[in-house]
Amino acid sequence: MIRAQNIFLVGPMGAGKSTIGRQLAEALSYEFRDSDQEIQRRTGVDIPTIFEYEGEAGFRERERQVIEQLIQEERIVLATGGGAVLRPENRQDLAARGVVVYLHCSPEQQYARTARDRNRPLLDTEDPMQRLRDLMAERDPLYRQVADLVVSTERRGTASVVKEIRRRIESAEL
Ligand SMILES: Nc1ncnc2c1ncn2[C@@H]1O[C@H](COP(=O)(O)OP(=O)(O)O)[C@@H](O)[C@H]1O
Ligand SMILES: O=C(O)C1=C[C@@H](OP(=O)(O)O)[C@@H](O)[C@H](O)C1
Ligand SMILES: [Mg+2]
Repeated sequence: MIRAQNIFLVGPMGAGKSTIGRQLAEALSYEFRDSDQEIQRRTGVDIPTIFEYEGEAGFRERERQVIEQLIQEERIVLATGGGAVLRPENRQDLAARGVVVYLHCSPEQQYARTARDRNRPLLDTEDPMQRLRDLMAERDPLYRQVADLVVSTERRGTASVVKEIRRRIESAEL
């Protein structure tokens, strides 16, 4: 029961974690947190700038610190960044402190949702579609390892996803 006091969203870029997280928090009257937003708030710069100056390693360190602090809160919906599960400490903390929901969709769907957006430095490459496939191959096992629930966001509206998450959390009494 204690674990259900927090809901943590994991999954790849463009799965809808930030969008659905906000709506789910609103529906449950929980606070909404987004690790990327928190990193931007603390540093005063955007994610591409952090990657530019500190590299991915520097970003992962900041992400770890933010997640370590945010998981201490209660009654929050937290949208993590797509690579948060790479760190074993993050996986451990997320699993211990809340219900983890893996928002899943195909690389094609991810691409359709992120192609116009310049805010994801890992997709700033010659072949972003191949990058999305490679990242999915590497991370899908990690998302599944940490998740209590897997929910598809493929070709469906956010309201329907929010409804499914609520129903499944309530019915499973997680
Ligand atoms: N279920 C959905 N259907 C259509 N568009 C979506 C859906 N979920 C998210 N989006 C759109 O896709 C983009 C990426 O969503 P976002 O919430 O930032 O994903 P994430 O945080 O997982 O990277 C946004 O423009 C958002 O409006
Ligand atoms: O997949 C990743 O490694 C990343 C995903 C992004 O968050 P979203 O998953 O919210 O797009 C953001 O944390 C950063 O650009 C790195
Ligand atoms: Mg996001």
